Amino acid sequence: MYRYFLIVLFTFHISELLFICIYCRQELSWSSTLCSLPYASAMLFATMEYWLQVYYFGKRPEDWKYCRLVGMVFIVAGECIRKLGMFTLGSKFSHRIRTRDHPGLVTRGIYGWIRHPAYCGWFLWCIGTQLLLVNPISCILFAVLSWKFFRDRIRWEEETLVGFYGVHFQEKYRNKVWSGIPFI
Ligand SMILES: C[S@@+](CC[C@H](N)C(=O)[O-])C[C@H]1O[C@@H](n2cnc3c(N)ncnc32)[C@H](O)[C@@H]1O
Repeated sequence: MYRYFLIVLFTFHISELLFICIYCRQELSWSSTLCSLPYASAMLFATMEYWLQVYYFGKRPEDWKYCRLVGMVFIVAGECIRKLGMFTLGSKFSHRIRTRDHPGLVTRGIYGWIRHPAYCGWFLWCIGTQLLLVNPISCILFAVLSWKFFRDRIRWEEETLVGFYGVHFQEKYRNKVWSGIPFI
């Protein structure tokens, strides 16, 4: 099972890097891999939880078929939603929150349904990886911590968008379109 987790992790990070290389080359940096220290620590914790359960509690991941299946559905759905958002923004996409020279607000395609598809997709993907590993503690921790992370990030990002687009962003977009993450 852990092998599938590694494949999922590798696919996600390589595809993020490739996207930046192709669409936003000027943005390319180490952060394009999305491998920050807190994130790497969370993945290390999840790995430890998985192997501790296998070695010390005799967990057999093959007994948790439905949990793994739901995990895979979350992972695939999350990747599709995130990448659809990224491709819709194209060269306007950035892993950073732009505070000046904003390239223009996009409200078409998936952005007409969800305000933050890239965050929504990543949120689903994070939870999916822990369901795939059948990791109860990490699943709860990932859900709570990533929810808090995206709540703060969305607040900050939308403050900057209000600064750029004012009433147009607030009334014509934010008030009408769902953020993509529950209770935000
Ligand atoms: C990591 S991307 C995330 C985009 C969006 N929050 C999402 O989840 O799909 C962050 C950059 O996208 C920009 N951005 C966010 N929403 C946008 C939109 N509707 N149109 C154009 N740029 C947007 C932000 O200004 C920021 O520089």
